[in-house]
Amino acid sequence: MSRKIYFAGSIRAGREDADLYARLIEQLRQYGKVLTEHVGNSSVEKEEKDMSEKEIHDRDMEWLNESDYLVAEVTQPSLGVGYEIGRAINLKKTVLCLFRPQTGKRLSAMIRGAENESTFIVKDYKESEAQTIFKEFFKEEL
Ligand SMILES: O=c1[nH]c(=O)n([C@H]2C[C@H](O)[C@@H](COP(=O)(O)O)O2)cc1CO
Repeated sequence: MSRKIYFAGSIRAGREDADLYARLIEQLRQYGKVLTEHVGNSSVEKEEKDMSEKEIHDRDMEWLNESDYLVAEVTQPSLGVGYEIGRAINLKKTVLCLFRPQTGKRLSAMIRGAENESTFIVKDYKESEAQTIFKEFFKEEL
């Protein structure tokens, strides 16, 4: 059975990390089908310009519903990503949040404080550690 992975990353809250999202999505492809590849696409906002806000929201909620995992890059704080994380918890998805402390940012307590060592994992990381983190995360989730 192929896993379905919903990748979440900032769009309107700032695209500074968009290239990193694309590289993480590329790595995640080894572990399953990534339903939200557009999050790493530099022209996402242009491509979705003909969609209404409701169409974007409803499409993403459908993808979240059918996914097994939510992987969120949470360094760039985003309302949309925070919302997706909350909805994923409600839907009983397994969640992995990735945060880069080297940026000097501080992760919200509402994310870090939700860690439970099984279905909600928060990892401080550097990009060079992502592959190892994914390997461990998906091994434990076999
Ligand atoms: O155009 C969009 N397409 C889209 O899929 N999203 C979803 C996926 C991202 O993980 C998340 C980003 O939210 P925000 O735009 O608030 O940073 O919301 C968000 C937007 C714009 O808010």
